[in-house]
Amino acid sequence: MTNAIELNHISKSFGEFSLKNVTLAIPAGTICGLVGENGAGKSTLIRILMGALRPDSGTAAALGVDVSAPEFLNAKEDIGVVLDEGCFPETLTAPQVGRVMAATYRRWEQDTFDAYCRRFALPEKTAFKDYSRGMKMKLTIAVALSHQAQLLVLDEATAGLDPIVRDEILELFNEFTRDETHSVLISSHILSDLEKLCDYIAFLHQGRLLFCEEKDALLEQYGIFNDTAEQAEALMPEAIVSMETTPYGGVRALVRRDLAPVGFQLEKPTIEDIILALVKGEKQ
Ligand SMILES: Nc1ncnc2c1ncn2[C@@H]1O[C@H](COP(=O)(O)OP(=O)(O)OP(=O)(O)O)[C@@H](O)[C@H]1O
Repeated sequence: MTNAIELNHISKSFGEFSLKNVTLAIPAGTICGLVGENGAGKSTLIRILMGALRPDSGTAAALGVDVSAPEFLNAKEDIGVVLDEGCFPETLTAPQVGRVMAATYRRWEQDTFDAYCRRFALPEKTAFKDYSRGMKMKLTIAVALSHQAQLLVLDEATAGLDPIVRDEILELFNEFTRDETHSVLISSHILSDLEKLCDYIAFLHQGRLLFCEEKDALLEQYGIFNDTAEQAEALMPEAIVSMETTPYGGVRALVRRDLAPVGFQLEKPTIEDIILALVKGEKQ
C-alpha cells in the first residue's frame, strides 16, 4: 500500500517552540486524526505538509510528491485543504467563490459545489466576511470536496460547527474515503469525533510525535482500572500509565493490558481517556 502522506525527520524551531524530528506515514485510503494540546505544533506540521512553511530539516511528501519540488504545485490540485483561518477574499459571496474556484481547479465540479452550498444552507448574497465561523468552515469544506481531491487536509475543520452539522460533515469525510485511493488528515480537539471517524491517531505533544497508531490497536492496548486502592496493589507500577483517587476514595487508572495480571477486570477506555492519561502520566 502506498502512503498518502510521508513526513521524515521533520524539525522546525520558532524561538521557544520546536517540532522535534517528526516521522509519520499515513497509508492511502485511511483517515488519520492529529491530536495534541494548544501549541503542540499541529498547524505547523500541516503548513509544512502543504509546502507553506519550510522545515529546518527533514522531508515531507503528499500523494507521493515532495512538497518542496516544483511538481508539488500540480499535485496541490489533488489536495483539498481546510485551514483554521478563513481563506477567501472577504468581499466574495459563495457563488463568486465558486466562479473563482472554477477558474483555479482543472477538475472543478460546479454541480457538486452548488449541491454542498444548498445542503449547508449557505446564503447566496452574503459576503464571506459576514459569514459566521461555522458558515466559513462549511464554504471551505464545500470547495475542498468539489475539485476531485484525493487527499483532504483539515486543520480544526469542524471547530465552530454545531453537533448536528459536525456529524453530517464527519459522515462526508467518511464517504470520501470509501474510495481506497482517498485519504484524510484531520486535526481536532474534539477527540470523540476523531474516535468515531479515524483509522489512525497521531498524538503530538510539545512538538514531539508520541505515537501514530491504529485506533483499534490503541484502544486494545489500554484498559481503565476503576476499583479500590487495595485492588490496585495487584498492579505492577510499570502497568500504570496514570492514576488518581476518585471522590469516593477509590482509584481510577489507565493501565497497560499486557502488563496487568491475567483476568484482571479493566473497562474499555476512550481515546480521550488514553490521551489525557498519557499527558498526566508524563507529569506524575
Ligand atoms: N510564524 C510563527 N512564528 C513564531 N512562532 C510560531 C509561528 N507559528 C507557530 N508558532 C509557534 O509554534 C507553536 C505551535 O503552534 P501551532 O499553531 O502549530 O500549534 P497547534 O498545535 O496547531 O495549536 P492549536 O491547537 O492551539 O491550534 C506555538 O508556540 C506558536 O506560538
